[in-house]
Amino acid sequence: MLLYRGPREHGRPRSLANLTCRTISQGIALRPGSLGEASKIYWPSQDDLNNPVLPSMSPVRLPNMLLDLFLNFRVVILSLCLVAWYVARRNKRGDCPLPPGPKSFPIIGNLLDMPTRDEWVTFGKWSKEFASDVVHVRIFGTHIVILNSAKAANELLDGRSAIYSDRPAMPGLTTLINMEWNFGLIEYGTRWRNWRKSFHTFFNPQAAEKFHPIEIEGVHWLLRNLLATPEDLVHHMRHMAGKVILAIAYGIDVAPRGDPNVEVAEKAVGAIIAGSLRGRIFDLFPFLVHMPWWFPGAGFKKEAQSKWIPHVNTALHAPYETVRRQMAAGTAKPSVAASMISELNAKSSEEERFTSMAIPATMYLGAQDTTVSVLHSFVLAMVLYPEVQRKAQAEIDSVVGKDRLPDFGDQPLLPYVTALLEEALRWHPVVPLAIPHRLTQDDVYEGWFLPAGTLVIGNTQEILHDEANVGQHPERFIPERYLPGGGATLRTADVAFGYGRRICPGRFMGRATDWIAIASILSAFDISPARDEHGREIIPEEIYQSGLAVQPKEFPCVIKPRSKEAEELVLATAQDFAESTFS
Ligand code: HEM
Repeated sequence: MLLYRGPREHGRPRSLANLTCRTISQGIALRPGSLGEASKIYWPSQDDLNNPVLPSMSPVRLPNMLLDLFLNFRVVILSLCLVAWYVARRNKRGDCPLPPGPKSFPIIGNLLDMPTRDEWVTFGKWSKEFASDVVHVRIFGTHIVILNSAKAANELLDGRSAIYSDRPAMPGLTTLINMEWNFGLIEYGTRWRNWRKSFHTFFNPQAAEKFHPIEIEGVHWLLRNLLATPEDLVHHMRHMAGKVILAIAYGIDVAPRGDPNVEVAEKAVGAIIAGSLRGRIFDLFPFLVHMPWWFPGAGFKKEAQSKWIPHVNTALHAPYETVRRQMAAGTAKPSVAASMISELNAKSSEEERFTSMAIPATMYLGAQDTTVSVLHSFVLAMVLYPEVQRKAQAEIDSVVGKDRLPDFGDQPLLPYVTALLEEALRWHPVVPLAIPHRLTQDDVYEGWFLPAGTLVIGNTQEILHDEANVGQHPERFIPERYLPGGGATLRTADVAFGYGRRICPGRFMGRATDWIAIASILSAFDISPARDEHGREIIPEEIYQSGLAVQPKEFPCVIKPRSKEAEELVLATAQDFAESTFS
């Protein structure tokens, strides 16, 4: 507390705040220059105190008296507020305990219990062990609640989304890797609302239909590449996803191999993965962000500065600047970036300019890994479940025939193929443990207390592998579960794309691209297990690795055209779409 060191009024020192406010409230004007320069203490002279400038019976007297009263009683008022807050919180909480979970240690909480991989499996086990669909852990004072049932996720993340839509601060990603422009990570507030609205204008179900020609062109490009070098499956899928989203976001045509724009995106995704995995320590100990890189634990800062931030910055700026240059030269193709830039004018605010840069960048980093993850799981399922492949091909042959490739308009007539996509999204969900939502107010669920600030995570894998939701044998790839009477009561789309107000806004586009790719690949190619040197089939294991989205570990397989006609159909696609754009 700062003390008044001037003349003692009534023989006792006063706190500075008290004195200053009281002086003003009594109508005393302090003279300029009466500040104690060195100590920055307001230091009124005796003259100031003796010569009030305002008359003491001025019209401001009543409010001043109230202010005076307030200041004199502020300790009491503060205490009352604290009591009121405690009572309100107590009322909300009642006698509700925190949800069950493993026993925690002082300070570190459950740090040592946390699994280092496949967290969703451990969380699912805890749910059974504690006989509760919501499980609680605490790490260094941060409460984390995992929702292991569709009911809990639906009731809290969807039903009470007004208070369950914030994101935790992720300094490892946002500050260190410089990802504050990614609206998937930012806090729930005005900026998020504006960005989400902006995103929605391009990606709502109707608007997203405009992208189908670009998606079909990308998929046909994938088919031609699979014909040429099927062993590069993963590379081709990644390149296809990059090609589609770069065309949509920036109107950029990518080169078949080694395109610099795709490389920029790949490196930025690498940076995000590094930030979310290796940067976790900064989420646990945010103070490390402010420590020098040589401080124990802060070493990643140096790498982030020299390696990751440049990639992320290039991904944000380079394609955007390309579009601006093309617009100035009149050569820009229609794209999300071009459309947003054309709406800017001399009066546009900094925020509006930043938005036009952030939205396309967010979409092209959000789309790539997710689209590929689904396709990669689909190929793995086709190797492991040949009878599913045959059934889907029979459906395509009967509806589409053999003299053309499927397009998105065929979807209503191909329910088995659509069910197959649903199953690919379910079997190994792209994001098995949803991105954490942050609770902004105390809440109670089924008698469990959830304090404000809790990180709430939907265990998507557990929910999509619960027999009550998806029918028997959830570990098997059975598209029939999504056909009428097939046993699934929960639609994949309700869970696999996340929850509530934060649900994936790119889901219509992502789903369409994956559907077109699955139907087209099945129409033109057979996928089968590779064989070893003795001619025996190599049956791949279902091993997944973490990234932004989980991916199957690469496995060998054979992808070859179903017939000579199929091969010719694929080759002929090169002429179909010389210029695919949307407007
Ligand atoms: C099959 C493909 C996809 C899957 C499975 C998927 C899944 C998800 C999931 C699980 C979330 C987290 C939702 C939550 O917090 O509850 C999410 C968020 C997001 N996704 Fe996707 N996604 C896919 C494709 C896409 C595409 C193509 C784009 C862009 C065009 C995209 C852009 C985003 C964005 C911007 C967010 C953050 C939303 C926010 O925080 O408000 N996603 N996605």
